Amino acid sequence: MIPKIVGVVGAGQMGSGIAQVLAEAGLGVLLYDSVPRQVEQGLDAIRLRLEKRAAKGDFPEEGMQDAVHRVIGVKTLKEFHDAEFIIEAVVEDAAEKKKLFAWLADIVDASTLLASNTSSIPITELAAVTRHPENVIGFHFMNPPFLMPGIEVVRGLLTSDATFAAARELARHLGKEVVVSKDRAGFVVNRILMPMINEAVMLVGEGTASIEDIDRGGLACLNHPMGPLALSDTIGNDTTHHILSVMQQEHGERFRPAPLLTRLVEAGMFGRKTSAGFYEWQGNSIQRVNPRVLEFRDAG
Ligand SMILES: NC(=O)c1ccc[n+]([C@@H]2O[C@H](COP(=O)([O-])OP(=O)(O)OC[C@H]3O[C@@H](n4cnc5c(N)ncnc54)[C@H](O)[C@@H]3O)[C@@H](O)[C@H]2O)c1
Repeated sequence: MIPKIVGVVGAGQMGSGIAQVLAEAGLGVLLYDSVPRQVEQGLDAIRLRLEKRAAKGDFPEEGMQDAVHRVIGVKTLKEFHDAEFIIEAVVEDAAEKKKLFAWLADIVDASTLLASNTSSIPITELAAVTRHPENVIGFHFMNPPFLMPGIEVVRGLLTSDATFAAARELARHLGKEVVVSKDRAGFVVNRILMPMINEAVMLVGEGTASIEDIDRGGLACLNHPMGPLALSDTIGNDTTHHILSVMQQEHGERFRPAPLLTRLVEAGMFGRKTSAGFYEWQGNSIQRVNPRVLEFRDAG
């Protein structure tokens, strides 16, 4: 059964995008973030994107305001008690996510399904802190959720058939193509993607090519819509680093984050969301290569 009300925890780039996808599909959404300003910004971003989509004819004008109003910002997680399905999209940190799931497990009733948008953390590990691990599932949207057609659905070791079927049904209701993965760190998509990004960062560090040429290689030679360094800036270099570290723990040294990526994260250069990463950004637009990165070149 499709849930009527879905709770989304975390109103960053993924949480606000996920809330939009759910609202576009006619579902009621409760949006929470531990930083209230993030909820306000998330709601504003949803309204702006939906207005743009309606203006371009990609979403029916008459349904646009209703979709905007279907997303309600809430101030406490207690307001999630009526949600039948909850999707967490907080920072990619196992300790943070486990704290949240343990807390949610105390609020929601026994039938509520808990989904994680984690990019890499095993679902079984997150489910272990809840009262009903059979109700926990990986529901990994791609970035941005309202444009990307695919979603990974990940079964933890204890996920029930009913939870898996419900998540799959919801994904299809949202118009997503489902990729099913077993519960190994990084699942399918990031096992493929992250080594490429990490290797691109190594190329920068070694000085093999310029940042622009490395990204041109992705664009013009591999026909990707975005170069790997611009992509890491878009994902968030902090998130890229978290994902690689989780995969390194489970799969070994081949996923060790490039030292330059570590330096960028230490310097707070997370990419688009902090306006500086491999590039300097203004909103969604690249302005130029970040000159500070070139100073780190020998960091490999
Ligand atoms: N960025 C991507 O391309 C991408 C793609 C797919 C999945 N993901 C996954 O989605 C999740 C979120 O990533 P993002 O890019 O949106 O990050 P983000 O940094 O844009 O947003 C994270 C949000 O979570 C909030 N938050 C942190 N701890 C919280 C808590 N305990 N309770 C409530 N809110 C909390 C922060 O205030 C922030 O607003 C991560 O698990 C990430 O791996 C990211």
